[in-house]
Amino acid sequence: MTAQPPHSARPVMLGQNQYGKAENRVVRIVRDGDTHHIKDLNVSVALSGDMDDVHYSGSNASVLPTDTTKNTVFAFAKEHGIESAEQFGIHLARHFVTSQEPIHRARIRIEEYAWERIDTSEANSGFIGAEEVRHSFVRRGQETRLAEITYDGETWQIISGLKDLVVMNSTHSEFWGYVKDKYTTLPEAYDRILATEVSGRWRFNWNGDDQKTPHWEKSYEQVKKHMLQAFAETYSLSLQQTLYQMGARIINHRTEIDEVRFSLPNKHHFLVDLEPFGLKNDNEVYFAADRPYGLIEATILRDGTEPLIPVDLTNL
Ligand SMILES: O=c1[nH]c(=O)c2[nH]c(=O)[nH]c2[nH]1
Repeated sequence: MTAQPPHSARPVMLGQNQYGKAENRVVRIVRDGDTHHIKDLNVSVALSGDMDDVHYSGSNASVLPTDTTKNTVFAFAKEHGIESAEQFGIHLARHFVTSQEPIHRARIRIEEYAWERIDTSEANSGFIGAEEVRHSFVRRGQETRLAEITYDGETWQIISGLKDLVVMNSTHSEFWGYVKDKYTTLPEAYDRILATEVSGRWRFNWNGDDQKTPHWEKSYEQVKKHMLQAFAETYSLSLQQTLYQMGARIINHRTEIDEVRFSLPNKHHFLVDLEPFGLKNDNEVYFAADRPYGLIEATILRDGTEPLIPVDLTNL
């Protein structure tokens, strides 16, 4: 039970607390003969439960060391393999909550860096009879994949996502008809560049039923595909409208997902005035400004569901 603070006269109470080892960089290689497969994760463990004593009195009797949580990540990579970030996080969260009585909740955050095989096939290498190499990889730079798994012994919450996915439409974007007050100088745009760096999260409606576990890898690829297709195919009257289409398309096509949240910086591209040089700029030369940027954020929900993804994605 909760020990009293040593000086209980003091009007001080411990609030929310959690602990664990952050940013365990684990690389798991599966060697299938000469063909190797790589999973490269950054795994952060946060545990909470009956941890009053360690804060109030310094008793470590309920504390599973953060060092042990680190070791568990690496041991599980060996013992269970890493089928997907989500599956790996589920194994870890279940382990901490079910094996340690004082631990009531585990939150596992994972970033995944994707690697792709360097193409050394005969066709690509240009060498007749070249022996194909199956153990060389180049890091895929498009995006970082994210997963957050939370388990309290009863309820699972699985949120997947991505960040740093930079996309651009070089036309089919307009912005006009907005409110104008005495500070408004923005010219209306009927053909502009629309570019953003997608940070997105999506929440699964999975309730822990093993029979209904989504195929995490396939789901991720499909969600990414739908968000990119919606970005490409929407004739945009604002980034807000594009964002909504991206989320709606995911909800409409992926029954395993109930909620999507996006944070989309509007990466402004301003036409450069070339008149001083006697040149006409016919929508060809832009200044890519890095700041300030418009920041457009919204949640898109399946009808009848509750929003549970935190509003501020930097906290996730
Ligand atoms: O797509 C946009 N949405 C805005 O709300 C906005 N505001 C602005 O200055 N430019 C843009 N573009």
